[in-house]
Amino acid sequence: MQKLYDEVSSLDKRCYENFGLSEDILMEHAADGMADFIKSKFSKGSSVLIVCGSGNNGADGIALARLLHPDYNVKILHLKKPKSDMAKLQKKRLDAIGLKECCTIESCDVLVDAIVGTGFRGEFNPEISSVIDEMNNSDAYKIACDVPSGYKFFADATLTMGALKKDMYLDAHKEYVGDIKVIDLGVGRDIYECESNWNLLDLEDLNLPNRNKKDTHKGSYGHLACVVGEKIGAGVLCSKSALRFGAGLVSVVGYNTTNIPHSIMSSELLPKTTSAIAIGMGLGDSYSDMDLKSFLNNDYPLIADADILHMDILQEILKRENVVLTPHAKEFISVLRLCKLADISVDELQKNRFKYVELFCKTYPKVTLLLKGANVIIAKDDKFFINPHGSSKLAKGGSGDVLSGLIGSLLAQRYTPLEATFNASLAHVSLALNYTGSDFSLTPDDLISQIGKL
Ligand SMILES: NC(=O)C1=CN([C@@H]2O[C@H](COP(=O)(O)OP(=O)(O)OC[C@H]3O[C@@H](n4cnc5c(N)ncnc54)[C@H](OP(=O)(O)O)[C@@H]3O)[C@@H](O)[C@H]2O)[C@H](O)CC1
Ligand SMILES: [K+]
Repeated sequence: MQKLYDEVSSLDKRCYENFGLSEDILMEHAADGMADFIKSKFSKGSSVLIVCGSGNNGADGIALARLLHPDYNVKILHLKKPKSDMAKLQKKRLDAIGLKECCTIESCDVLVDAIVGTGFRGEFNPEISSVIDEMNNSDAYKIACDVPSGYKFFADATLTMGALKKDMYLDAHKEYVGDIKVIDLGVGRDIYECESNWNLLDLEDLNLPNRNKKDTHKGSYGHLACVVGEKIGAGVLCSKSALRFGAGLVSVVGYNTTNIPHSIMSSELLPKTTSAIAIGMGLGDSYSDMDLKSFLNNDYPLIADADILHMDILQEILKRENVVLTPHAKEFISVLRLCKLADISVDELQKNRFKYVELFCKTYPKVTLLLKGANVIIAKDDKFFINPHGSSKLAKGGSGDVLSGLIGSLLAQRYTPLEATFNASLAHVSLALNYTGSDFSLTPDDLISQIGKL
């Protein structure tokens, strides 16, 4: 797990005040880290074009040019005249050693975007936009210094300074950042970083269910009741996924329980041994509120997904102690509207995913939320996690039902709602990553069949 930050200037300030490091020292480490990265990937003599802006992001780029020259064939393009004190200082140092400047995007092996970093405001003017378009069209290996400029530069790798910035994990930014690597700034990351409520999940954080105890029986691993409705297929996928992920028993529950696999049980009412409930997937609108209340008249841990996220009964569900909600963007705006927290478009949500998740969690601190997306957000109270390991392979009907089954299974096996949710989410993305077929071909059944290989 790695920490994520809204901004790092306060962390830089700690370096100046607590560790006696100057801005200059930090910047030299930033540039050195980038130089090391390039040296590890490209042999001496490779051509490197560094495009610099006027602030400290540009200054990082200018310092990098000095460190790579003359072993590499370095050229620098100043899009704007150095303006910050550090940019002026770095330019003076570079001028002292003499280096070729160029004024167009020339062909090169490595192209570094040091136009603007965290200081980006507003929009680029057409002139800079067209330079960035040219950079994007280059065949070179593309490196973003700190962050891709204005999230318009398509980087193969983003070398970010000091610590991970939360903004890099906005869904819309996933296309631009490429592989992300943190560069240390003169002190180890553990020392540079301080507390943060936001964390990035690593695949290694996955804590799978285990069967280490010997004297057990099926009841020891819980019983998930999956309430099904009109579209039985969704409930079946959820149930199969839950059974495969370790729940001792899984039942589909409701009026429509014909044609279900032999391994899944069925009943009209909640079984007596139920230890967790999954509800919402394929539910349709065939149940009255009274019917639904009969499934909810208990305090079992519960995962609510899909159709139920549009229903007024959600208000009742949100009062429960152990509940997980797993909306995608469209469902989350419905949740926000039903809760009278916000009436917004999907576009507004996607631009401000972090803000609306925080708003929801502040109002419902007992509820665990998983907001689906290119980068999944998992949150409860004041703890926030991003799972960035998902891929477009998962963009297919039924993937979400498999995820609900994984969460339901862990709830039945008595994981806490937060642990159930982030472990299920990590298992879900791992299933997609482990799939060896073509990206477009992954089906929910493929996901389920691979659970046993985790
Ligand atoms: N711990 C760290 O992360 C460190 C980061 N470092 C680097 O410093 C930058 C941040 O530097 P800063 O000077 O604060 O800001 P930037 O260089 O990112 O941006 C400011 C300059 O960018 C110009 N700008 C802003 N918006 C636009 C725009 N829409 N179009 C064109 N130009 C824009 C702005 O120019 P103005 O003329 O508008 O004033 C500024 O000159 C960080 O990202 C890291 O790379 C340090 O190396 C140390 C530690
Ligand atoms: K940049």
